[in-house]
Amino acid sequence: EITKEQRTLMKVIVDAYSTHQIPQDVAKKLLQEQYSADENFLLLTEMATSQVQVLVEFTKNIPGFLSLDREDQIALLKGSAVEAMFLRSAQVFSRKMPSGQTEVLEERIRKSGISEEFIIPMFNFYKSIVSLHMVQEEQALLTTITILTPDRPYVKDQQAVERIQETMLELLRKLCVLQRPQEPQYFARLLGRLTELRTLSHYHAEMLTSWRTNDHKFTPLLCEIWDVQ
Ligand SMILES: CC(C)c1onc(-c2c(Cl)cccc2Cl)c1COc1ccc(-c2ccc3c(C(=O)O)csc3c2)cc1
Repeated sequence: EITKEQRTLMKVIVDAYSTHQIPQDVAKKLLQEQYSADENFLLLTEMATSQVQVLVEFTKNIPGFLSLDREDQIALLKGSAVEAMFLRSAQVFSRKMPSGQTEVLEERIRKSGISEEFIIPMFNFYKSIVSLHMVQEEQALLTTITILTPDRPYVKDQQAVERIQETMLELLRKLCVLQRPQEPQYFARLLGRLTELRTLSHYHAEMLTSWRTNDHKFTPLLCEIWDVQ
């Protein structure tokens, strides 16, 4: 019951998702550098910067995205970057990396100057994503749906965004039914994660403020996407 064009759409999105990844030499740094709060912060900043570049390339491959109003494209990227990065970094925890990247990433996030009040919901979210055992198609579509959220700040033509998002939601719904016939609620559970992402996105704004209060510097790309400095 997945149509031919839906199959093509799925392939385009999954190919883009698996093509655009953080380069191995950047990811490997997680294992190499020392452990201090400052060193961890620097590494995570490098990861986030690389991840944003990867995210922009992935987004350009979402069918229909480049036909949106240019300013709306920017508004969608700025509004969804943190949420997309939560989803992407969650995969590292799902994959149980052979090289022990998972433990190292968790350690560095826990010791990078983020206050406990944000660490708790953050790792609860990671646990909830890992427990879903999403397949690649679901991860790619969930990230796409997050990026195509119409009600981000400053989006002018929300209708146009809604139309593309609806196509992706319908495809994900069908995939969930096919993938998990014995779990009719699975699609709803995936969408429930998007609600949790919004909350984390608000926490994240406060994380940024507290890092900046402690005079932590971000890269130009992160300053631009997060409207800081
Ligand atoms: C500026 C910085 C301090 C920051 O501010 N908020 C957050 C931040 C945090 Cl701390 C949590 C969640 C979201 C954000 Cl933006 C961050 C760090 O953001 C990260 C973004 C992305 C990765 C990330 C993704 C994929 C992969 C892969 C892979 O795919 O093979 C291998 S290693 C790796 C690493 C880590 C950290």
